[in-house]
Amino acid sequence: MLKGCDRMALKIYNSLSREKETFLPIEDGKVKIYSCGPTVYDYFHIGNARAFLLPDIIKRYLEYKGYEVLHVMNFTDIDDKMIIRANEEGISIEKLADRFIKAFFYDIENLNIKKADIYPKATDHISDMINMIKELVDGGFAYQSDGDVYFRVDKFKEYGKLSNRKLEDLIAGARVEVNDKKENPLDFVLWKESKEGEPSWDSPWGLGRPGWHIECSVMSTRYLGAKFDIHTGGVDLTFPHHENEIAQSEACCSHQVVNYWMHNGYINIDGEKMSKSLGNFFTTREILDKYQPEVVRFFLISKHYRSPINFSDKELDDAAKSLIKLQNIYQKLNFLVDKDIVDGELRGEKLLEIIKEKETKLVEAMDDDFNTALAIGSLHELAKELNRFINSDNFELTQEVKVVLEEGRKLLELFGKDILGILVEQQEKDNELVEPLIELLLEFRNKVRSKKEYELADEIRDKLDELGIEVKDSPQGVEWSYK
Ligand SMILES: Nc1ncnc2c1ncn2[C@@H]1O[C@H](COP(=O)(O)OP(=O)(O)OP(=O)(O)O)[C@@H](O)[C@H]1O
Ligand SMILES: [Zn+2]
Repeated sequence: MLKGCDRMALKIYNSLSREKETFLPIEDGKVKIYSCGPTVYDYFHIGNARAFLLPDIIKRYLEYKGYEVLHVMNFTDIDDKMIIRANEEGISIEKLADRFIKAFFYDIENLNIKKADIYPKATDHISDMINMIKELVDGGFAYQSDGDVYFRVDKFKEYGKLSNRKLEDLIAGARVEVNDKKENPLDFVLWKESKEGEPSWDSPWGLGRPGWHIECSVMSTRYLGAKFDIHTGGVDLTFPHHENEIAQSEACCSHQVVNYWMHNGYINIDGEKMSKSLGNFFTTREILDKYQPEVVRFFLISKHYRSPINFSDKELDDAAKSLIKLQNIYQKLNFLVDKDIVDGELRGEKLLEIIKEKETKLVEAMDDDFNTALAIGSLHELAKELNRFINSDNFELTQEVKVVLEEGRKLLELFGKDILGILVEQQEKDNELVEPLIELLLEFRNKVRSKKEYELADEIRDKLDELGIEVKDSPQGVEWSYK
């Protein structure tokens, strides 16, 4: 395997320079990543899932390349959407956040997304935000206006560098807001005076709450330091969220804070961005009710992360069909490498060459700005070659052939299972299936009993008993356990 392969070969498209750059971490062997996380007022949709899957793939690949990764993803648990939803439901904002943070963890686990190392919540960092805003005011980068505080964009000379727009163009394009409180229509809020009945915190500017952008400047630098490697988020966040984050953080630190900005493209429906506000969304959990997690992951990474993806049932069905080909060969190899060998002549050299060639292609694909679409293409080529080999008339499982097949199996496992997370070992799947199947059988047995067919019901119980599953009938119902 190419473990520990050339680290200098990894290229990342940096939204800031609008170029693919060779990835160089700040600290040798370590990578620090910050991702904009969910606003926790609802279940996340499949578009959001794409933004949560991107850092998962990045981390898995960087770890394969031997890096130690520190990943932080925030929870936005205070903003207008949170306030409105909590009021609609008649519950506190904390309760709303708590519910959807739990749902978030449940859904990402089901999608086989590895957890970040730290999940800071905005409301736990209000005093840090107040301190940063104070610094900005002291440095002349921000000003108070009644109970609000605004960032003075004129003062930050590089404003617009991420979204590649000049200040004048941005001003010309901005909607003319009726807000006498601002010096410039592009100035954005750092601290908002709270309205009657809204959650609020005490500050030098009176009772209020932080703006959204300041959250990420504070939480990213708080956990990753004043300079870190990668920042991710959906492309919709480039402007204004990330542009403003750069302005705030760099005004405070006087140097570039983030080295590589990575933005994922949209999941669209009928050519339009899937979004909660448009109501054209499907939650990840409803999609997971219909499709296996591997299929959903496959669908989400079947195109390069910067390209848009259209969402439809057909696309997911196609993903399932394409994935099954990889899953089948992986399964077949798992089976073959466990099988007894026969004596025979050495015939695997050519195949071994092909496997090595595909391995190089897989690494090149992922080194090229995490091109999962290309990597999946190479996995399919590998699957085709392996199938052709196994299905040939003179296939014999000799010791040498087995060694070669094991190499193929390992490569599928490394890229398909460990890095892309789209293949599963059947045994894992079988285990997941056992419990629902037992429940199903017991439901069936209940029906049999209600028809007074006790003999058949007892037979089911005895057979399960033979398989090591104890079934107990009690007045409360049926209970079962492993013996
Ligand atoms: N359709 C989409 N495709 C890809 N990424 C998306 C899409 N919609 C949102 N994201 C990303 O999901 C992440 C979580 O964002 P957040 O929870 O704030 O969602 P949101 O912006 O409220 O969603 P919505 O746009 O549906 O209201 C962000 O990185 C955002 O850029
Ligand atoms: Zn953010």
